[in-house]
Amino acid sequence: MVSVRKKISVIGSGFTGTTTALMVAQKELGDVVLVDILDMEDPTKGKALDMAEAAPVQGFDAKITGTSDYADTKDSDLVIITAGIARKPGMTREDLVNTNAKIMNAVTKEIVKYSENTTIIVLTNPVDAMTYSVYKASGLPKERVIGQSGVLDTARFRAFVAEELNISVKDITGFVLGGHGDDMVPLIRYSYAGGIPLEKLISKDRLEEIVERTRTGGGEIVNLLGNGSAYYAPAASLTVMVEAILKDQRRILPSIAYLEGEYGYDGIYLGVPTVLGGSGIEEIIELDLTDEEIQQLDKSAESVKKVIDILK
Ligand SMILES: NC(=O)c1ccc[n+]([C@@H]2O[C@H](COP(=O)([O-])OP(=O)(O)OC[C@H]3O[C@@H](n4cnc5c(N)ncnc54)[C@H](O)[C@@H]3O)[C@@H](O)[C@H]2O)c1
Ligand SMILES: O=C(O)C[C@H](O)C(=O)O
Repeated sequence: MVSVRKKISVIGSGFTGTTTALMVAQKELGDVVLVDILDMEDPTKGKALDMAEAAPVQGFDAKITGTSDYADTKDSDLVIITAGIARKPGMTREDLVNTNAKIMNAVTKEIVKYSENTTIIVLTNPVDAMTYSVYKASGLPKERVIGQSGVLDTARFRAFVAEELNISVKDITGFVLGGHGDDMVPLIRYSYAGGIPLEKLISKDRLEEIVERTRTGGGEIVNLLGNGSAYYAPAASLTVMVEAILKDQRRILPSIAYLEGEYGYDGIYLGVPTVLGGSGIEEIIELDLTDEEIQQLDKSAESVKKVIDILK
């Protein structure tokens, strides 16, 4: 019998890859194939088997396999790329560019060899530029190559605001535009607690501090962990994007999208509000921005462009 379940391949069986594999399986979004390099094949098989053995306890039905053979990813509905190196304290995300760009080229060629019409979500850093690399190497349409940063950056902002107000995280909505770097642009004007603008509930100075903590949120975790970067919140962020696409939910979520004129930028990947559904990025939502917000977004886009230029 042919399986009607969705097939999700996760490339890279490190911290973010394995956590994502478990989360998407727990939500029964599809069967999962976890892929890593040959040297990692046995540990990857071991991690997949361990997750499969959690399924009866938690009551989820999803087949999880570990492999180093891309033939096992054949006909994936969706592929998540987490392969590559992560930063350590003292490093920037941009320090990873040369090593990870080579990895993006290699893994993308293998992915599209076996799944020529798939959708790819990229996590590997520096993620705006790595998404651009994957887009160029894959030959897939732009709406099917998407980067993850905004869901995570917004989640951090929402977590900090919820803590500040002592209010449920469920009632906080936020908005982060721009590249996944320290000059990303959290948009206070579009952020609410239970529908009430945050500016009415938190002082300007305190909001500025929360924005700054959001911008450096990745680094805060890197410094605390000492030997790697965040993985629980990144995996949760990927999972919500996977769900929106595979269930054709048409959710408004921030994604790293290829821009052709939107927000005044052309030929770069950048974090913007999007509608995510069955075709991938189904729409890019353009917001009216103030002069100050445009200036901040320009600065962030300029940083992303510099990294993309290294790849060209
Ligand atoms: N965009 C974001 O919001 C975000 C969030 C968290 C992490 N990241 C990035 O994701 C990446 C992975 O982070 P991590 O914590 O999982 O790192 P990790 O070191 O735990 O795992 C990376 C895995 O990739 C594998 N790998 C390396 N080269 C490969 C190849 N050619 N093919 C297949 N697998 C390969 C490694 O063997 C390793 O298992 C890093 O670049 C990190 O900076 C991005
Ligand atoms: O900060 C990092 O290096 C990892 C990731 O981009 C994050 O924001 O947690």
